[in-house]
Order: sequence, then structure tokens, then C-alpha cells
Amino acid sequence: MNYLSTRGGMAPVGFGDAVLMGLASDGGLLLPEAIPEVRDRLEAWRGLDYASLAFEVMRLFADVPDDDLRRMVDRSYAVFRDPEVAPVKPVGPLWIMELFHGPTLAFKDVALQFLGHLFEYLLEQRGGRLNILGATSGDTGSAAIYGVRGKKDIRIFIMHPRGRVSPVQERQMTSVLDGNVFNLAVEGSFDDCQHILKSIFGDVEFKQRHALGAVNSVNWARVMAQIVYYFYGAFRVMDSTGAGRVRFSVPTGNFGDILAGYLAWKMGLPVDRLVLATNENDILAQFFTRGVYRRGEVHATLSPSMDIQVASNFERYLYYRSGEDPRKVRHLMETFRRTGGISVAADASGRIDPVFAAGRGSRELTLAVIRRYREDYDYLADPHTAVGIGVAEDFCDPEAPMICLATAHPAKFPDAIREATGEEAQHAILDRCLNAETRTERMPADEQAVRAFIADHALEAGSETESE
Ligand SMILES: Cc1ncc(COP(=O)(O)O)c(C=O)c1O
Ligand SMILES: N[C@@H](CCOP(=O)(O)O)C(=O)O
Repeated sequence: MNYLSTRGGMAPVGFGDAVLMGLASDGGLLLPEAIPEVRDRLEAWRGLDYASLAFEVMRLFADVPDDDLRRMVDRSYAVFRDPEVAPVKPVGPLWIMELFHGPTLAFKDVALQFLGHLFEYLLEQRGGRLNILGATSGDTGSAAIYGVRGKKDIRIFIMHPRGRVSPVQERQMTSVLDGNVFNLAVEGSFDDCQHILKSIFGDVEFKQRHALGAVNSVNWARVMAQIVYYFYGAFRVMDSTGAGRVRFSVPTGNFGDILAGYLAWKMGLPVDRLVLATNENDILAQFFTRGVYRRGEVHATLSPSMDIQVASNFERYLYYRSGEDPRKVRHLMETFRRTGGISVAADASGRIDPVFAAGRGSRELTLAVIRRYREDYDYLADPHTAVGIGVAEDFCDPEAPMICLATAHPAKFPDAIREATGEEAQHAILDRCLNAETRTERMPADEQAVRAFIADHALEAGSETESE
């Protein structure tokens, strides 16, 4: 499978190059040149365990010999604490698919455990080294760090918005003291961090000189690995209910997770509706309800990992929406850059996209859902998951069961849980990092400062990672 850019400004590249490239060299995002159609495989896939299903889905996209791919997949999911990897549970009127049983208690582990092994594999095959640059609003950072900590020939630089991730998330990242890990606490928002990231990746000479790689969902491998659990969740719920199609509700910020669901639907999974749920940073909910995508101020909310305005993966959606025409994507992205907004017309039935429904979960709704699901169903949802549940409740349909993605463990957000229920949410994994020593570099929200830090600390060609 070859990969092309949403902006059409580069020749197609193979899978390994696409993974190591991260952002396309023309500033666009990479996508497979064709989406495989899998309707005739659904029955055969239905009985597979998580790792076997992941292998079948990913081998359609990844040009890696089967034995090697299978080994990486097995290693990635063996570390999950639940043998099902993504268990799906009936809770009240809904189904909840728990994606937080990996090492850092968030859905990011599902893809980043795999990406860590994939990077290592590609470097073994090709030689060389990699300096990873990432931006996080809280969860990608620790999942990426845990995916590559101590790995030979890899260094990782993660920018997070200082004081705007939960204290637990911050300690998860900064308590990792391996010599190949650098946490940069940036004085700004996640959007500032992501802007710096894209701008640095857009400088192809700098990127090549420092062998920069991406762990954010700009990296196609992230999205690819996330497609798997849509199949897994749909199969489990269709098996249990006899339904022929399902809905998914996805708490959304950077649009990576729900994009994976959209691609699963394009592959032929019977997805009846994708419910996009945002917090008060509702630029995407506005788009899918009114057709208007307009940048605003970032608000701090109870679900900080979704405190995002400019959603990176939206560009991939625009590519499909524009009939896979890179000229149209370039025009839309340029209009957004110049004016801070774009708008599209609804279809004849008044919908922006018939596959998507959307809504916004306020602070009050988030707290009310956490409290109500605890009291009525003995289920403790984290605030991001609660936003997804709260919005999902408006879109339930008896013909198509609703699967809500539980994207993080509640113990990552103890303040919100305490406010909603009075409980102290805990997890042994987190207790360990709460009192540990930490290491962080403070940084202004300034691209030049980040570049200078990378230039000083990146692995140079032929050098080795020293791990503590
Ligand atoms: C816990 C949690 N839920 C939801 C999201 C939103 O996912 P996405 O950015 O892929 O839309 C994030 C951040 O990515 C997150 O960390
Ligand atoms: N919520 C994310 C933001 C980055 O998203 P990504 O999917 O592009 O890595 C986070 O937790 O960092």
C-alpha cells in the first residue's frame, strides 16, 4: 500500500517511509491511496481475539512481513491488563468499550504500544536513529513515552501545555527519568504546542537533519491501529444483541479517534452513526451541526485532553469530504489559515454529513453523567468518557446499539471525580508516579526555543541512546 498527502504535493511513499515521515513533506497528512473494502471478511473476523483482529486489519495497510507484524502486535497487546484488551460492557442504556487497560491508562496506549515496536523494527531494518517530537494535551505524551522509553536509537521530546494537563497526567510524563526522554512544559495551550510541532515538521531540512519522527495522530500508524477497536467493539455488541449495525460515541479533541471510526465505516463496518462529542471547546461539534468550523479561544475544562480548538486530523476528513481532491483541501486549509474559519453547506436533508451526529457536553453535564452513572449503574466514567456518554444519550436508537468509547481511567482525573461523586479515584499504577522524582524543561511557546532545545539534545547520526 502506498501513501499520499492530503495536499497532493509529494510523490506517494511506502508504509515504512510514511511512518517515519509522520507529517507529509508538503505539510499535509498522509493517507493510504485506497481504503480496503472488507465487507466479505466481516464474518471471518468476527470470532477473532483482539490481537488476531489487529493483525488482520493492519496487514491490509502495513507492508511488513506477516511474521514480523504478528510479533509486534502480540508484544503490543500482551502488556494490557485486561486479556480482552478493549472489553465491552453493557452499562444502563449503552455499551461501554474500555480502551484504558494499557500501561498509561488511556486509549492512546492501544496505538502507541504498537508504534513503539514499529519504530524500533523500522530502525533495525534500515539503520539510523530517530528523534521523536510530540505535542500532548495529557495522554498522548505519557503513552508515547512509555512506548519508547529506554529504546535504543530513539529520543523523545514531548511538549505539554504547562499547568493545563491534570496533575496526574503531568506526573505520569515527568516521572519517567530515562535518559532518552525529554518533557517540555510549554507556556501556552495544546494548540500552541501542536502549531509549533507542525511548523517544525514543515521544515523538511530541519526534520531530516535531526531525523524527526511523529507520535501524534499525524502519524498514519496511530490512526491505523485505532481502526481495529471499532471492528472489535462492533463485533462484540452485534454478537450480544443480534443487531446488524451499531453506533459509536467518541469523545473528541484532535479528531484522530473518530477518524479511525470513519475509516472503519468506509472499509465496510456497519456503523450506523458516529456521534462526535466535544466539551466546551466545540469547534468540531459546530461543524457537524452547522457546517461552520471557526477557531476560538481554548477553554480549560474538566476534560483537559480535549481542550483543543484546531483538530489536526480534520484535514484527513476534509480530504474525503472533498472527493479526494488535494486542490480542494489546499484551498480549504489556506482559507482556514488566513481567516480562522471555513464553512460548508448542508445536504438536502439539512445534514452536514449523514454518518456523523454531534453534540457538546458542558461542565454541568459532565459532572451529572459521572454522578448518575455511578449511582444508577455503579460505573465510574472519567470526564472525557462522560462527555461521550452525555452526548450519546441524545442519539440512542433501539435498532443500532450505542457503543461509548471509554478513553481514560477515572483515576487520571481525581479532581473531577471527587467533585462529581465525593470519591477518591485511585489506581496503583498512578500511585507509584505521584511521589516519584520528576524532570521537566520549561519553555516559552516559541518555535525557536523548541528547535534550539532539539538541536542541543537530539541524537546525532551514529550516536547511541544512553538510558538511566
Ligand atoms: C482521554 C481522552 N479522550 C478523548 C480524547 C480525544 O481524542 P482525539 O484527540 O483523537 O479526538 C483524548 C485526546 O486525544 C483523550 O486523551
Ligand atoms: N488529547 C491528545 C491530543 C493529541 O492528540 P493526538 O491523537 O494527535 O496524539 C493528548 O492526550 O495528547
